[in-house]
Amino acid sequence: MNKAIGGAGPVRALGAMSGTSLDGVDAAVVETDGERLFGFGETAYRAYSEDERAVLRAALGKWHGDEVEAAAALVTLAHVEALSKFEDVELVGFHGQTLAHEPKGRGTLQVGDGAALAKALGVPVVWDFRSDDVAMGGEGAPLAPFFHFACAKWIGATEPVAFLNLGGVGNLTYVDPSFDRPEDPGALLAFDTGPANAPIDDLMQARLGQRMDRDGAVARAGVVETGALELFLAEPFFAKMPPKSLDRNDFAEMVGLVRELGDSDAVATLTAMSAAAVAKGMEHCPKPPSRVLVTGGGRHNPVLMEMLRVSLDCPVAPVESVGLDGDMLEAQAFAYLAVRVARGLPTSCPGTTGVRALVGGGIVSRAPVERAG
Ligand SMILES: Nc1ncnc2c1ncn2[C@@H]1O[C@H](COP(=O)(O)OP(=O)(O)OP(=O)(O)O)[C@@H](O)[C@H]1O
Ligand SMILES: CC(=O)N[C@H]1[C@@H]2OC[C@@H](O2)[C@@H](O)[C@@H]1O[C@H](C)C(=O)O
Repeated sequence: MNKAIGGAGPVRALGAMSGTSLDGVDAAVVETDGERLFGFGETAYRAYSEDERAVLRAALGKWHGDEVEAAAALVTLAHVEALSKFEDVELVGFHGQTLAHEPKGRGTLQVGDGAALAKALGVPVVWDFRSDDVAMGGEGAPLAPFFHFACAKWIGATEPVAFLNLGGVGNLTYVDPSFDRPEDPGALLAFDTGPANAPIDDLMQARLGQRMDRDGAVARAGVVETGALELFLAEPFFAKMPPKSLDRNDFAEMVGLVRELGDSDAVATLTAMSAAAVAKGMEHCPKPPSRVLVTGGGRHNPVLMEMLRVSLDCPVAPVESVGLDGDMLEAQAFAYLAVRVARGLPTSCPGTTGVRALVGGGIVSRAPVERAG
């Protein structure tokens, strides 16, 4: 029997994430039995070219049609390229690229063909992690929280700790490590906080032709427009109790709030909005965590990090402060979740996605067996 799928003990799982920032594919190896972490392995990054990013952008918000097909084919191919260099992999967790996310409407769509990937790599692939959760009434996101729970145990946390991912969208996981299992009621509270880097990236691209506000240089030169910030915080999303999740472009219209501002004031204000959204979200935590550990690309933005430190009443540090890799945490999460799916363990619960019951979502595609002769 395939050890990763049927057996016990740790396996070498490879996870891959293509996030809402549309920057590229992150890939990382995790050794895990689906409960405990035993170690972290090699990592890789395969960037999307400008042309590829344009194909993905054209498909955002769409559910079917030529643009979606083109994006799906590109995502599958990019993952074959990114993952085929890894050796001795027993199982792959393939998130794919989210194109549309409407959990209380049409569902959630992550493109990329896991069956084709399994065939190309010769390794079983777990994919389509979010659909079952949505079908069971959940938000389908965030899914990293079960992995964050394992990370809290790995770093030896004894007090509640929060993981904050600042990707295109932000998401927060409050972990109480005194519980034994992530699905224990009270062990986890998780939700999307609001937009994080996506509006900053979009404005930088539209106005200055740059991919991002590297190192917060543009925001640092600007002044925050508090009126726009207040209008932003009046959005009903922030008062809504968790569970809650977002699509990448759900807050696209907020760029309108800064339309009249000069470039640096606009970027400073969008950066302040991302930080303020996190501060609002923290109000949902049962108590202030002992620290907030920041992962995702936003932790490289010192202006955003400074704004968080000012607005949160607990220490804020990148996950590197506890020996984790903030550029790879999501890829590692899907390696970990793949092993959970393969072993029949849940990947979401009422505290993380609001799903009615425990769900271990995902499709397992096995690699076809080569027959001699
Ligand atoms: N040096 C930097 N300075 C400022 N911002 C940065 C820096 N490095 C990365 N970023 C920001 O982080 C983003 C990438 O973050 P990340 O890779 O975590 O996103 P993602 O995984 O695609 O998104 P999500 O978690 O929403 O799926 C970039 O698009 C940029 O906005
Ligand atoms: C629908 C979807 O792809 N959501 C992503 C996105 O990116 C960040 C945030 O929004 C989070 O909810 C989720 O990704 C992470 C990996 C998660 O599921 O935990």
